[in-house]
Amino acid sequence: MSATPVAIIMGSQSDWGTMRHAAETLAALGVGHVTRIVSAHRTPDRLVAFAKGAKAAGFKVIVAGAGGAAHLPGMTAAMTSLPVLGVPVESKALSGVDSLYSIVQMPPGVPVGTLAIGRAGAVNAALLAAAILALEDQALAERLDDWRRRQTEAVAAEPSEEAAP
Ligand SMILES: Nc1c(C(=O)O)ncn1[C@@H]1O[C@H](COP(=O)(O)O)[C@@H](O)[C@H]1O
Repeated sequence: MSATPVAIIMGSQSDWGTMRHAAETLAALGVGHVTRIVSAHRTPDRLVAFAKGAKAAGFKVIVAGAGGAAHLPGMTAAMTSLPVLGVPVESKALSGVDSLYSIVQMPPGVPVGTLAIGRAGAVNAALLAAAILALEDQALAERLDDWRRRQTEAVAAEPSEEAAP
């Protein structure tokens, strides 16, 4: 397995506040990753170079986050057969519904696995990327199971005033 099997790409520096949750989740699971700003709109040549070279670079899964007219995940998927997981970043004007619709409604033949808007989507994209890699990495599968177990144990049986809201 490559030392950095996951590439997290995002359309802008302004997406980092969301996409950092994907990076943190992968780090917690011990999954190597790189983070890059790549935009279909603003850096189209960088996108082509990244997407066409992703497999040869050793990446196994790509997590792509973008907001608004979020063409980045779909354009990436158009240029690589690696699995692409799309994270709709919450936009100011339309709260991320625009991002979601831009990513989710791909034509048949060019799939993007679309997650929820915002932080939840970023965390879950990382967990899905880890689950894909865990199919061929028993040690990672065990770390993933352990992560789930600790999450379950952290859920209190009753609500408490101290923990509110
Ligand atoms: N949706 C895309 C793409 C793309 O899809 O290639 N490139 C940038 N953007 C998005 O524009 C939003 C605003 O960007 P700025 O904050 O830089 O103005 C970001 O959420 C970014 O993902």
